[in-house]
Amino acid sequence: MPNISSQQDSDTLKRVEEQINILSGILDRGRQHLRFPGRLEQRYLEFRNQRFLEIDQKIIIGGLLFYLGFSWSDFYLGGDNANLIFICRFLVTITMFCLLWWVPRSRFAAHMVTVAASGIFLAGLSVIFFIQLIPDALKYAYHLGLVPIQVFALVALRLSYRAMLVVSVSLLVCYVVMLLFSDTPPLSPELNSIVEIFMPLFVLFWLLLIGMGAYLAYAIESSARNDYMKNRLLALEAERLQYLTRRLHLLSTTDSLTGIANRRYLEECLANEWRRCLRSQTPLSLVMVDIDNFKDYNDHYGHQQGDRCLHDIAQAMASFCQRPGDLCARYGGEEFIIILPDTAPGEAAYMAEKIRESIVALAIPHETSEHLVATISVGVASMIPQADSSSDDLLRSADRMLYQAKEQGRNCVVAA
Ligand SMILES: Nc1nc2c(ncn2[C@@H]2O[C@H](COP(=O)(O)OP(=O)(O)OP(=O)(O)O)[C@@H](O)[C@H]2O)c(=O)[nH]1
Repeated sequence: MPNISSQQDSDTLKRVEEQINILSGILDRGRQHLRFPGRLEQRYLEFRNQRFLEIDQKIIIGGLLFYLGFSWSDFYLGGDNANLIFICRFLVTITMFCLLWWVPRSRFAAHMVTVAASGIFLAGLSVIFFIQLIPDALKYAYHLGLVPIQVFALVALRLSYRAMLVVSVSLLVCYVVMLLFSDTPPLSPELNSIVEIFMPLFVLFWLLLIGMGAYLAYAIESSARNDYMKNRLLALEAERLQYLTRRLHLLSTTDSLTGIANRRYLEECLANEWRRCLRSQTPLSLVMVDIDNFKDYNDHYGHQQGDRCLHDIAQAMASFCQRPGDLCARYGGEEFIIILPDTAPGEAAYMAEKIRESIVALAIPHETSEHLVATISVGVASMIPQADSSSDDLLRSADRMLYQAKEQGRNCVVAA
Protein backbone atom coordinates (compact mmCIF):
# COMPACT_ATOMS: atom_id res chain seq x y z
CA MET A 1 0.00 0.00 0.00
CA PRO A 2 1.69 3.30 -1.09
CA ASN A 3 2.07 6.04 1.45
CA ILE A 4 -0.45 8.83 0.99
CA SER A 5 1.83 11.52 2.34
CA SER A 6 4.58 10.74 -0.14
CA GLN A 7 6.58 13.97 -0.11
CA GLN A 8 8.16 13.10 -3.43
CA ASP A 9 4.76 12.84 -5.13
CA SER A 10 3.56 16.20 -3.91
CA ASP A 11 6.91 17.81 -4.79
CA THR A 12 6.62 16.46 -8.33
CA LEU A 13 3.04 17.68 -8.59
CA LYS A 14 4.13 21.13 -7.41
CA ARG A 15 6.91 21.21 -9.98
CA VAL A 16 4.57 20.10 -12.76
CA GLU A 17 1.99 22.73 -11.81
CA GLU A 18 4.66 25.43 -11.74
CA GLN A 19 5.72 24.49 -15.27
CA ILE A 20 2.09 24.46 -16.44
CA ASN A 21 1.66 27.99 -15.05
CA ILE A 22 4.81 29.26 -16.78
CA LEU A 23 3.81 27.72 -20.13
CA SER A 24 0.19 28.87 -19.92
CA GLY A 25 1.46 32.37 -19.08
CA ILE A 26 3.73 32.42 -22.12
CA LEU A 27 0.98 31.08 -24.42
CA ASP A 28 -1.61 33.52 -23.02
CA ARG A 29 0.63 36.47 -23.81
CA GLY A 30 0.40 35.25 -27.42
CA ARG A 31 3.70 36.77 -28.54
CA GLN A 32 6.16 35.09 -30.91
CA HIS A 33 9.06 33.60 -28.99
CA LEU A 34 12.59 32.92 -30.04
CA ARG A 35 13.84 32.33 -26.53
CA PHE A 36 12.09 30.69 -23.59
CA PRO A 37 12.80 31.53 -19.97
CA GLY A 38 15.25 29.41 -17.91
CA ARG A 39 15.22 25.62 -18.16
CA LEU A 40 12.51 25.62 -20.78
CA GLU A 41 14.96 27.00 -23.36
CA GLN A 42 17.43 24.23 -22.55
CA ARG A 43 14.70 21.59 -22.88
CA TYR A 44 13.62 23.06 -26.20
CA LEU A 45 17.20 23.07 -27.51
CA GLU A 46 17.54 19.40 -26.49
CA PHE A 47 14.29 18.63 -28.30
CA ARG A 48 15.40 20.57 -31.41
CA ASN A 49 18.73 18.78 -31.39
CA GLN A 50 16.92 15.46 -31.20
CA ARG A 51 14.74 16.42 -34.16
CA PHE A 52 17.85 17.53 -36.00
CA LEU A 53 19.41 14.12 -35.44
CA GLU A 54 16.24 12.39 -36.62
CA ILE A 55 15.46 14.48 -39.72
CA ASP A 56 17.89 17.25 -40.61
CA GLN A 57 21.01 15.16 -40.41
CA LYS A 58 19.80 13.32 -43.53
CA ILE A 59 19.20 16.66 -45.28
CA ILE A 60 22.78 17.72 -44.48
CA ILE A 61 24.14 14.40 -45.78
CA GLY A 62 22.14 14.91 -49.01
CA GLY A 63 23.51 18.45 -49.30
CA LEU A 64 27.07 17.21 -48.84
CA LEU A 65 26.60 14.64 -51.62
CA PHE A 66 25.35 17.40 -53.92
CA TYR A 67 28.35 19.51 -52.94
CA LEU A 68 30.67 16.62 -53.78
CA GLY A 69 28.72 15.94 -56.98
CA PHE A 70 29.74 19.38 -58.23
CA SER A 71 33.32 18.14 -58.56
CA TRP A 72 32.54 17.55 -62.24
CA SER A 73 32.69 21.35 -62.62
CA ASP A 74 36.09 21.40 -60.88
CA PHE A 75 37.54 19.19 -63.61
CA TYR A 76 35.59 20.97 -66.33
CA LEU A 77 36.51 24.53 -65.33
CA GLY A 78 39.42 24.15 -62.95
CA GLY A 79 42.25 24.06 -65.49
CA ASP A 80 45.62 23.49 -63.81
CA ASN A 81 44.05 23.76 -60.36
CA ALA A 82 41.35 21.16 -61.03
CA ASN A 83 43.00 18.52 -58.84
CA LEU A 84 43.65 20.96 -55.99
CA ILE A 85 40.03 22.19 -56.04
CA PHE A 86 38.74 18.62 -56.08
CA ILE A 87 40.99 17.63 -53.16
CA CYS A 88 39.75 20.62 -51.14
CA ARG A 89 36.12 19.75 -51.96
CA PHE A 90 36.75 16.13 -51.02
CA LEU A 91 38.41 17.10 -47.72
CA VAL A 92 35.52 19.42 -46.75
CA THR A 93 33.04 16.61 -47.51
CA ILE A 94 35.00 13.97 -45.58
CA THR A 95 35.52 16.31 -42.60
CA MET A 96 31.79 17.01 -42.47
CA PHE A 97 30.87 13.33 -42.78
CA CYS A 98 33.25 12.53 -39.91
CA LEU A 99 31.77 15.30 -37.77
CA LEU A 100 28.20 14.18 -38.52
CA TRP A 101 29.12 10.67 -37.43
CA TRP A 102 31.21 11.58 -34.40
CA VAL A 103 29.49 14.60 -32.81
CA PRO A 104 26.16 12.83 -31.99
CA ARG A 105 28.21 10.17 -30.18
CA SER A 106 30.37 12.66 -28.30
CA ARG A 107 29.75 15.05 -25.42
CA PHE A 108 29.13 17.76 -28.04
CA ALA A 109 25.99 15.95 -29.21
CA ALA A 110 23.84 18.86 -28.03
CA HIS A 111 25.50 21.15 -30.57
CA MET A 112 24.48 19.52 -33.84
CA VAL A 113 22.88 22.71 -35.18
CA THR A 114 26.16 24.56 -34.63
CA VAL A 115 28.04 21.77 -36.41
CA ALA A 116 25.65 21.94 -39.37
CA ALA A 117 25.91 25.75 -39.50
CA SER A 118 29.72 25.56 -39.43
CA GLY A 119 29.68 22.90 -42.17
CA ILE A 120 27.51 25.04 -44.46
CA PHE A 121 29.75 28.04 -43.79
CA LEU A 122 32.84 25.95 -44.56
CA ALA A 123 31.30 24.74 -47.85
CA GLY A 124 30.49 28.35 -48.82
CA LEU A 125 33.96 29.51 -47.86
CA SER A 126 35.48 26.73 -49.97
CA VAL A 127 33.53 27.96 -53.03
CA ILE A 128 34.84 31.50 -52.40
CA PHE A 129 38.32 29.97 -52.26
CA PHE A 130 37.70 27.98 -55.48
CA ILE A 131 36.76 31.22 -57.24
CA GLN A 132 40.38 32.32 -56.67
CA LEU A 133 41.71 29.15 -58.26
CA ILE A 134 39.54 29.04 -61.39
CA PRO A 135 41.29 30.59 -64.37
CA ASP A 136 40.13 33.89 -65.90
CA ALA A 137 36.51 34.65 -66.66
CA LEU A 138 35.42 31.05 -65.98
CA LYS A 139 35.58 31.89 -62.28
CA TYR A 140 32.27 33.80 -62.63
CA ALA A 141 30.50 30.46 -63.03
CA TYR A 142 31.61 29.66 -59.45
CA HIS A 143 30.05 32.87 -58.12
CA LEU A 144 26.72 31.25 -58.95
CA GLY A 145 27.79 28.21 -56.93
CA LEU A 146 27.19 30.30 -53.81
CA VAL A 147 23.47 30.51 -54.55
CA PRO A 148 22.65 26.82 -53.89
CA ILE A 149 24.76 26.97 -50.73
CA GLN A 150 22.81 29.97 -49.49
CA VAL A 151 19.50 28.29 -50.37
CA PHE A 152 20.67 25.15 -48.59
CA ALA A 153 21.47 27.23 -45.47
CA LEU A 154 17.88 28.53 -45.54
CA VAL A 155 16.45 25.01 -45.68
CA ALA A 156 18.81 23.13 -43.38
CA LEU A 157 18.90 25.84 -40.68
CA ARG A 158 15.21 26.76 -40.88
CA LEU A 159 14.64 25.79 -37.24
CA SER A 160 17.33 28.14 -35.98
CA TYR A 161 16.74 31.69 -37.09
CA ARG A 162 19.98 32.91 -35.51
CA ALA A 163 22.24 30.18 -36.94
CA MET A 164 20.76 30.76 -40.40
CA LEU A 165 21.34 34.50 -40.17
CA VAL A 166 24.90 34.19 -38.82
CA VAL A 167 25.95 31.74 -41.57
CA SER A 168 24.30 33.72 -44.38
CA VAL A 169 25.61 37.15 -43.36
CA SER A 170 29.12 35.77 -42.67
CA LEU A 171 29.25 34.17 -46.12
CA LEU A 172 28.04 37.36 -47.77
CA VAL A 173 30.66 39.42 -45.90
CA CYS A 174 33.42 36.98 -46.96
CA TYR A 175 32.18 37.19 -50.53
CA VAL A 176 32.15 41.01 -50.55
CA VAL A 177 35.66 41.09 -49.01
CA MET A 178 36.82 38.73 -51.75
CA LEU A 179 35.27 40.99 -54.42
CA LEU A 180 37.00 44.03 -52.95
CA PHE A 181 40.45 42.48 -52.57
CA SER A 182 40.84 39.96 -55.38
CA ASP A 183 42.13 40.86 -58.84
CA THR A 184 39.56 41.02 -61.61
CA PRO A 185 40.57 38.88 -64.59
CA PRO A 186 41.26 40.67 -67.91
CA LEU A 187 37.97 40.81 -69.82
CA SER A 188 36.76 42.42 -73.00
CA PRO A 189 35.24 45.92 -72.47
CA GLU A 190 31.72 44.51 -73.14
CA LEU A 191 32.12 41.72 -70.62
CA ASN A 192 33.65 44.16 -68.12
CA SER A 193 30.65 46.45 -68.25
CA ILE A 194 28.28 43.45 -67.84
CA VAL A 195 30.25 42.25 -64.80
CA GLU A 196 30.24 45.78 -63.29
CA ILE A 197 26.45 45.84 -63.48
CA PHE A 198 26.02 42.20 -62.55
CA MET A 199 28.15 42.07 -59.37
CA PRO A 200 26.26 44.69 -57.29
CA LEU A 201 23.00 43.12 -58.49
CA PHE A 202 24.25 39.71 -57.41
CA VAL A 203 25.09 41.05 -53.91
CA LEU A 204 21.70 42.75 -53.74
CA PHE A 205 19.97 39.55 -54.87
CA TRP A 206 21.85 37.66 -52.17
CA LEU A 207 20.87 40.22 -49.55
CA LEU A 208 17.23 39.89 -50.57
CA LEU A 209 17.54 36.13 -50.38
CA ILE A 210 18.91 36.42 -46.84
CA GLY A 211 16.12 38.85 -45.92
CA MET A 212 13.47 36.50 -47.25
CA GLY A 213 15.14 33.51 -45.58
CA ALA A 214 15.39 35.38 -42.29
CA TYR A 215 11.69 36.20 -42.43
CA LEU A 216 10.79 32.57 -43.20
CA ALA A 217 13.17 31.13 -40.60
CA TYR A 218 11.76 33.52 -37.99
CA ALA A 219 8.21 32.40 -38.79
CA ILE A 220 9.19 28.71 -38.86
CA GLU A 221 11.18 28.85 -35.64
CA SER A 222 8.54 30.73 -33.70
CA SER A 223 5.82 28.37 -34.91
CA ALA A 224 8.04 25.35 -34.03
CA ARG A 225 8.53 26.82 -30.56
CA ASN A 226 4.82 27.46 -30.23
CA ASP A 227 4.03 23.84 -31.18
CA TYR A 228 6.67 22.65 -28.75
CA MET A 229 5.07 24.66 -25.94
CA LYS A 230 1.60 23.31 -26.71
CA ASN A 231 2.85 19.72 -26.83
CA ARG A 232 4.80 20.21 -23.64
CA LEU A 233 1.73 21.69 -21.97
CA LEU A 234 -0.31 18.66 -23.03
CA ALA A 235 2.33 16.28 -21.68
CA LEU A 236 2.46 18.18 -18.38
CA GLU A 237 -1.34 18.18 -18.08
CA ALA A 238 -1.31 14.42 -18.64
CA GLU A 239 1.38 14.02 -15.96
CA ARG A 240 -0.66 16.17 -13.57
CA LEU A 241 -3.77 14.12 -14.22
CA GLN A 242 -1.83 10.95 -13.53
CA TYR A 243 -0.64 12.29 -10.15
CA LEU A 244 -4.10 13.51 -9.23
CA THR A 245 -5.66 10.16 -10.16
CA ARG A 246 -3.06 8.38 -8.06
CA ARG A 247 -3.67 10.72 -5.16
CA LEU A 248 -7.44 10.31 -5.47
CA HIS A 249 -7.03 6.55 -5.42
CA LEU A 250 -4.84 6.83 -2.31
CA LEU A 251 -7.34 9.10 -0.59
CA SER A 252 -10.21 6.77 -1.34
CA THR A 253 -8.36 3.68 -0.12
CA THR A 254 -6.44 5.04 2.87
CA ASP A 255 -7.50 5.66 6.42
CA SER A 256 -6.43 9.23 7.14
CA LEU A 257 -5.73 8.73 10.86
CA THR A 258 -3.50 5.67 10.67
CA GLY A 259 -2.17 5.94 7.10
CA ILE A 260 -2.99 2.28 6.38
CA ALA A 261 -5.77 0.88 4.15
CA ASN A 262 -9.35 1.75 5.01
CA ARG A 263 -12.31 -0.63 5.33
CA ARG A 264 -13.51 -0.01 1.76
CA TYR A 265 -10.15 -1.07 0.34
CA LEU A 266 -9.99 -4.00 2.76
CA GLU A 267 -13.33 -5.33 1.49
CA GLU A 268 -12.21 -4.92 -2.12
CA CYS A 269 -8.91 -6.75 -1.49
CA LEU A 270 -10.54 -9.46 0.59
CA ALA A 271 -13.05 -10.19 -2.20
CA ASN A 272 -10.21 -10.34 -4.75
CA GLU A 273 -8.01 -12.59 -2.62
CA TRP A 274 -10.97 -14.83 -1.82
CA ARG A 275 -11.63 -15.36 -5.55
CA ARG A 276 -7.94 -15.89 -6.27
CA CYS A 277 -7.49 -18.45 -3.46
CA LEU A 278 -10.74 -20.14 -4.55
CA ARG A 279 -9.27 -20.65 -8.01
CA SER A 280 -5.87 -21.79 -6.75
CA GLN A 281 -7.30 -23.70 -3.77
CA THR A 282 -4.70 -22.21 -1.44
CA PRO A 283 -5.37 -21.12 2.16
CA LEU A 284 -6.42 -17.56 2.93
CA SER A 285 -5.75 -16.34 6.48
CA LEU A 286 -7.20 -13.40 8.38
CA VAL A 287 -5.74 -11.83 11.48
CA MET A 288 -8.23 -9.71 13.43
CA VAL A 289 -6.74 -7.34 15.99
CA ASP A 290 -8.34 -5.24 18.72
CA ILE A 291 -6.49 -2.89 21.07
CA ASP A 292 -7.09 -3.86 24.68
CA ASN A 293 -8.86 -1.53 27.12
CA PHE A 294 -8.72 1.29 24.65
CA LYS A 295 -11.67 3.07 26.24
CA ASP A 296 -9.63 3.34 29.43
CA TYR A 297 -6.64 4.56 27.42
CA ASN A 298 -8.74 7.34 25.89
CA ASP A 299 -10.26 8.22 29.23
CA HIS A 300 -6.85 8.38 30.90
CA TYR A 301 -4.67 9.98 28.19
CA GLY A 302 -7.24 11.87 26.15
CA HIS A 303 -8.60 11.31 22.67
CA GLN A 304 -5.65 12.95 20.88
CA GLN A 305 -3.13 10.69 22.56
CA GLY A 306 -5.51 7.83 21.73
CA ASP A 307 -5.26 8.78 18.05
CA ARG A 308 -1.45 8.76 18.22
CA CYS A 309 -1.55 5.33 19.88
CA LEU A 310 -3.84 4.01 17.10
CA HIS A 311 -1.46 5.38 14.46
CA ASP A 312 1.67 3.87 16.01
CA ILE A 313 0.10 0.44 16.50
CA ALA A 314 -1.31 0.46 12.96
CA GLN A 315 2.06 1.35 11.45
CA ALA A 316 3.84 -1.29 13.48
CA MET A 317 1.39 -3.95 12.27
CA ALA A 318 1.55 -2.77 8.65
CA SER A 319 5.32 -3.26 8.68
CA PHE A 320 4.67 -7.02 8.90
CA CYS A 321 2.90 -7.02 5.52
CA GLN A 322 5.86 -7.76 3.31
CA ARG A 323 4.53 -10.11 0.65
CA PRO A 324 2.47 -8.97 -2.33
CA GLY A 325 -1.19 -9.49 -1.43
CA ASP A 326 -0.62 -8.97 2.31
CA LEU A 327 -2.71 -6.07 3.54
CA CYS A 328 -3.15 -4.40 6.92
CA ALA A 329 -6.34 -2.32 7.19
CA ARG A 330 -8.33 -0.46 9.79
CA TYR A 331 -11.60 -2.33 10.14
CA GLY A 332 -13.20 0.27 12.38
CA GLY A 333 -12.50 2.10 15.68
CA GLU A 334 -9.60 0.26 17.35
CA GLU A 335 -10.03 -2.90 15.27
CA PHE A 336 -7.71 -3.96 12.48
CA ILE A 337 -7.55 -6.81 9.98
CA ILE A 338 -4.54 -8.28 8.26
CA ILE A 339 -5.13 -10.33 5.09
CA LEU A 340 -2.54 -13.04 4.49
CA PRO A 341 -3.15 -14.84 1.18
CA ASP A 342 -1.52 -18.22 0.49
CA THR A 343 -0.73 -18.52 4.19
CA ALA A 344 -1.35 -21.72 6.13
CA PRO A 345 -3.04 -21.55 9.60
CA GLY A 346 0.20 -22.31 11.45
CA GLU A 347 2.13 -19.58 9.63
CA ALA A 348 -0.66 -17.05 10.25
CA ALA A 349 -0.76 -17.87 13.97
CA TYR A 350 3.03 -17.54 14.16
CA MET A 351 2.89 -14.16 12.47
CA ALA A 352 0.02 -13.02 14.73
CA GLU A 353 2.12 -13.86 17.79
CA LYS A 354 5.07 -11.89 16.35
CA ILE A 355 2.78 -8.93 15.78
CA ARG A 356 1.43 -9.11 19.34
CA GLU A 357 4.97 -9.21 20.72
CA SER A 358 5.99 -6.26 18.58
CA ILE A 359 3.13 -4.16 20.00
CA VAL A 360 4.20 -4.98 23.56
CA ALA A 361 7.76 -4.06 22.52
CA LEU A 362 6.52 -0.64 21.38
CA ALA A 363 6.03 0.00 25.12
CA ILE A 364 3.31 2.60 24.71
CA PRO A 365 2.52 3.53 28.34
CA HIS A 366 -0.97 2.43 29.46
CA GLU A 367 -1.14 2.96 33.21
CA THR A 368 -4.65 1.57 33.67
CA SER A 369 -3.79 -1.73 31.96
CA GLU A 370 -2.44 -4.62 34.03
CA HIS A 371 0.59 -4.81 31.64
CA LEU A 372 1.24 -1.05 32.00
CA VAL A 373 1.74 -0.85 28.21
CA ALA A 374 -0.70 -0.93 25.30
CA THR A 375 -1.47 -4.50 24.17
CA ILE A 376 -3.60 -6.19 21.55
CA SER A 377 -5.82 -9.25 21.40
CA VAL A 378 -5.66 -11.24 18.19
CA GLY A 379 -7.99 -13.73 16.51
CA VAL A 380 -6.71 -15.80 13.58
CA ALA A 381 -8.79 -17.74 11.06
CA SER A 382 -7.79 -19.62 7.90
CA MET A 383 -9.75 -21.24 5.12
CA ILE A 384 -9.28 -22.75 1.71
CA PRO A 385 -12.16 -20.93 -0.01
CA GLN A 386 -14.98 -23.11 -1.36
CA ALA A 387 -17.77 -22.26 -3.75
CA ASP A 388 -20.44 -22.68 -1.07
CA SER A 389 -18.68 -20.44 1.49
CA SER A 390 -17.83 -16.72 1.47
CA SER A 391 -15.30 -14.32 2.91
CA ASP A 392 -17.93 -13.37 5.52
CA ASP A 393 -17.54 -16.88 6.99
CA LEU A 394 -13.82 -16.22 7.33
CA LEU A 395 -14.47 -12.83 8.94
CA ARG A 396 -16.96 -14.33 11.38
CA SER A 397 -14.49 -17.06 12.28
CA ALA A 398 -11.69 -14.52 12.95
CA ASP A 399 -14.12 -12.42 15.01
CA ARG A 400 -15.00 -15.47 17.13
CA MET A 401 -11.30 -16.12 17.76
CA LEU A 402 -10.81 -12.51 18.75
CA TYR A 403 -13.73 -12.74 21.18
CA GLN A 404 -12.10 -15.82 22.73
CA ALA A 405 -8.79 -13.95 23.05
CA LYS A 406 -10.59 -11.22 24.96
CA GLU A 407 -12.28 -13.86 27.11
CA GLN A 408 -8.90 -15.46 27.84
CA GLY A 409 -7.67 -12.26 29.45
CA ARG A 410 -6.49 -10.16 26.44
CA ASN A 411 -2.89 -9.67 25.15
CA CYS A 412 -2.95 -13.08 23.49
CA VAL A 413 -3.50 -14.83 20.15
CA VAL A 414 -6.24 -17.39 19.54
CA ALA A 415 -6.21 -19.26 16.25
CA ALA A 416 -9.04 -21.39 14.81
N1 LIG B 1 -8.81 8.05 20.12
C1 LIG B 1 -9.65 7.31 19.39
N2 LIG B 1 -10.41 6.42 19.98
C2 LIG B 1 -11.23 5.64 19.25
C3 LIG B 1 -11.27 5.76 17.87
N3 LIG B 1 -12.17 4.85 17.41
C4 LIG B 1 -12.66 4.20 18.48
N4 LIG B 1 -12.09 4.68 19.60
C5 LIG B 1 -12.35 4.33 20.94
O1 LIG B 1 -12.02 2.98 21.20
C6 LIG B 1 -12.74 2.58 22.34
C7 LIG B 1 -13.18 1.16 22.18
O2 LIG B 1 -13.71 0.77 23.38
P1 LIG B 1 -14.40 -0.60 23.65
O3 LIG B 1 -15.08 -1.08 22.41
O4 LIG B 1 -15.23 -0.48 24.88
O5 LIG B 1 -13.23 -1.58 23.88
P2 LIG B 1 -11.98 -1.50 24.82
O6 LIG B 1 -12.05 -0.43 25.84
O7 LIG B 1 -10.77 -1.47 23.97
O8 LIG B 1 -12.04 -2.86 25.58
P3 LIG B 1 -11.69 -4.28 24.98
O9 LIG B 1 -11.83 -4.21 23.52
O10 LIG B 1 -12.69 -5.19 25.57
O11 LIG B 1 -10.30 -4.55 25.41
C8 LIG B 1 -13.92 3.56 22.48
O12 LIG B 1 -13.73 4.34 23.63
C9 LIG B 1 -13.83 4.42 21.26
O13 LIG B 1 -14.16 5.77 21.52
C10 LIG B 1 -10.44 6.72 17.25
O14 LIG B 1 -10.41 6.90 16.05
N5 LIG B 1 -9.62 7.46 18.03
